[in-house]
Amino acid sequence: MEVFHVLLYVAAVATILVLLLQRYKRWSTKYSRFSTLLDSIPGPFPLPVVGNAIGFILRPENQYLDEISGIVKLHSPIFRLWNGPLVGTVHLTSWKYAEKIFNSSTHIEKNLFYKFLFPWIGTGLLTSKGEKWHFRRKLLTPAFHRTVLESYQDIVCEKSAQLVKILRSKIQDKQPFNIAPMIWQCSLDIICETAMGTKMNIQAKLEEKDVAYLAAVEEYVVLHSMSSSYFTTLIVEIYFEMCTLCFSASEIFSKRSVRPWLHPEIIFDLSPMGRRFKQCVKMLHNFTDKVIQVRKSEYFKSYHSKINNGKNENEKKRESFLDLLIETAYSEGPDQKPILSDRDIREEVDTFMFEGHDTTASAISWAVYLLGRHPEIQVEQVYQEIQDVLGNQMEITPQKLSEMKLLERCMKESLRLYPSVPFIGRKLRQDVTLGEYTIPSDTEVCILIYFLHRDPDIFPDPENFNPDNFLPEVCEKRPPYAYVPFSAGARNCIGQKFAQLEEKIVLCHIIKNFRIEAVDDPKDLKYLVGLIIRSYNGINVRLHPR
Ligand code: HEM
Repeated sequence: MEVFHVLLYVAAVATILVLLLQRYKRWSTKYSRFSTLLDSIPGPFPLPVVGNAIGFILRPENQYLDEISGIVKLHSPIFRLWNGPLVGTVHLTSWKYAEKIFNSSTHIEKNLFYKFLFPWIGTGLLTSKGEKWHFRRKLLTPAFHRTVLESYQDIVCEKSAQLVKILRSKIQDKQPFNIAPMIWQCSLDIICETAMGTKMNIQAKLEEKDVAYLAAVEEYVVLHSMSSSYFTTLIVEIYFEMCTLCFSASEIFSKRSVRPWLHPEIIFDLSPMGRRFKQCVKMLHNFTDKVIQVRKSEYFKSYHSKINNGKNENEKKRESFLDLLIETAYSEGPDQKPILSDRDIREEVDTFMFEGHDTTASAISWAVYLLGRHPEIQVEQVYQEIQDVLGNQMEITPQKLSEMKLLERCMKESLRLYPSVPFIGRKLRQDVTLGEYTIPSDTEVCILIYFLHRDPDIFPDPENFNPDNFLPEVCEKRPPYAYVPFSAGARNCIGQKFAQLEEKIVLCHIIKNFRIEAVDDPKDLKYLVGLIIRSYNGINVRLHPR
């Protein structure tokens, strides 16, 4: 009997070994093809173990862009980097190559690096793939319909006016100051009130601490039977946590991306960076859960009153994005299994909170910087255009916004020079031929939008801020994928129209009220590039009231 057990044990171990060996052989054959093809693409020489990550690891974060620029100068329009021994990434800086990826319905899966965001935004629209992504994209597209966006316009105007008020209080001593945090707060207020239907009034809370605001919080608290101290603390905490988290998420994303040993979840989770990330994510999820519960109970109340009284007593003029999600979830009735679970809703709310405020705030702050460096355009032309359209009033309508053509060209040109999302990634699901190279399936591809927008064949004098690059007759002659700040193809930005509306209204408020002078010379700027591109120095301006 004992001999039988020993034989059984030996047979089991031998089977496992054979299976592992076969698997290894298959893997090694596949890997050997993968690495041979990748190594045929130009790129810097990789070191053992760390590959090309070493150039980034040895630099501070505010020099990552310099490191990439150096490689781009040598190897553009296509180059290969090894991030550790196994992760090969191919980088594209030409629209001709990017076009093949954007045009494809196969290569729409995001690459390895987006997985780092899973603990926070789960597999929401930005990070999901396959059926789930298709279903969500179809579901969420109506939430960005023109009429929905127009209904958000009042909120954006209100928050922009609040920003102007805060900026006025900053200019008493005529000293330059960093305007970026104020723009970020404004943008966060806007996304909270539009996407979540939740008034955060972060700008007011942090800057004014005014009585009206506290009264509004009280009202909200009574209305939703929340504990007052809970809600007040929450607002202050959430702002700092949101900013720290969005900032750290971007920072952690770039730091983790270039440190191959932090890629495995198990190691990252044990690292101090991973532990901090987890803490912030927990905090954010608590907040989002709470808001969802409040909006859900309002939805049920209004649903039942509609059934009982034949009309909706709580009918509101405006619906938030979150309301639309909840409505969709319970479209079969509140007693049926929801189409979207609370977790599904939360991952979308988290996705839109992040994508919807960080990106737009970055776009607005770079536009402020560039206009502040170009008084000849800002003062003589853009301001004049705003005056011509608005006169002495601040009443903004979609028609009036559409008349501000030069402001729109300046916004586009700013996004050309500083695309909020400087790099995007895809995982190839099939081999792709780009020029003379075959890029094997499973390669992580990065499209470097920042460099694609600086192609001198497309934009002569690419570093120069020139809004005429977006005159209709110039745009007509340009290849379609040569300018892609909102990405392109199936996975383009769903919030593009929202972002443009917000950016135009906020800029219009700032320019109408102040002449902007940006104090930092472009050659002194340092950049933080991760999920978003930011100025490491801040956006330092002097504002002169009009
Ligand atoms: C100037 C502002 C913005 C810029 C430059 C921008 C840019 C982009 C880019 C480049 C992508 C593709 C990302 C990738 O493939 O990794 C993207 C996707 C996305 N953006 Fe934006 N975005 C902006 C504003 C917004 C806003 C305001 C929202 C929401 C309210 C939003 C929501 C999203 C979502 C959900 C996706 C994923 C779409 C999908 O994969 O189907 N974005 N954005």
